[in-house]
Amino acid sequence: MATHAGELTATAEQAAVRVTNLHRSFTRTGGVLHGLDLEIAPGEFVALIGRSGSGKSTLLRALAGLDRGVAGYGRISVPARASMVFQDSRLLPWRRVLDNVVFGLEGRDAKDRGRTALAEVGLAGRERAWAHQLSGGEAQRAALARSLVRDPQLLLADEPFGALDALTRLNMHTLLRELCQRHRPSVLLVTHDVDEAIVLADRVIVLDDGVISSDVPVDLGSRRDPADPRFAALRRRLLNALGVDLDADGLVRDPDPDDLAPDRPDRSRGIDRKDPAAAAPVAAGSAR
Ligand SMILES: Nc1ncnc2c1ncn2[C@@H]1O[C@H](COP(=O)(O)OP(=O)(O)OP(=O)(O)O)[C@@H](O)[C@H]1O
Repeated sequence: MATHAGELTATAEQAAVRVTNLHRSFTRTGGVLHGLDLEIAPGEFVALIGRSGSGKSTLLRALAGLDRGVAGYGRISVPARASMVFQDSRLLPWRRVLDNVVFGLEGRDAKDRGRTALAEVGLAGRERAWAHQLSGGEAQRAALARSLVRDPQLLLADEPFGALDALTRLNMHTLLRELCQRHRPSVLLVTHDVDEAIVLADRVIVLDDGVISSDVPVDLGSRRDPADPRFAALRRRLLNALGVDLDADGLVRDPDPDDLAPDRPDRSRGIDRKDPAAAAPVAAGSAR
């Protein structure tokens, strides 16, 4: 197990990820993470939701070791091989797709491994395309290939599908599910989309006020159908945990004007307010 600088000592025998009493603050007056505890088992897929500004990206960056210089303390243990995927692909546009995927990778077989990873994400034949020639969905596939080729024990994903259209997003759910079934990394996925969290994850955690306020297992088997009443019940429970008020039909109630007063936080900010019933059924991989 690798540890982030000066922070940790413990090895995680059962947990792939172990976070204990994590504090992070960008200002002297207020913190973002206030003693957060979290464990993720090997091969477990955890989705992280929370209102905008609650600290989801701050937590992911801390796990990735990308927050050097940010004030705070706590203990973090993560596997040695961890990869991160962002909302934008972060491909180098002046490099070819394959060169992006294997960038920084050592070994004589690096390009072969890169080609295999590209085939896995459905981009066989696009190896020599320039990165800037890819569509948004293709670029995210290439970003996934760039992570996979490093055989990560932990995949950190910060709204990786947030900029994609609805259909591409559904295709990416299927792809990510298949890749996780095959490679079985532990996953921590940040998303604003509660349905996406339920479709993909073994467990959904809610970040509120700097700590994990809810920790909800997704006990729906391998087929996750948004029209299933159990799916709807879980959606309602998670939206409630986010402070979103639903009416009897499962639609988001108009917020009470008092809740939007300047001195009161809008607790439903950043949440997908779509009609949940409109989402298409998607088989999910939690039977993993
Ligand atoms: N580099 C930074 N400097 C100062 N403040 C920061 C910095 N990064 C984040 N913050 C603040 O920390 C808080 C948490 O930010 P973070 O990006 O982790 O939230 P988030 O839950 O990921 O939000 P969103 O869902 O909108 O992406 C916010 O109030 C944000 O303004």
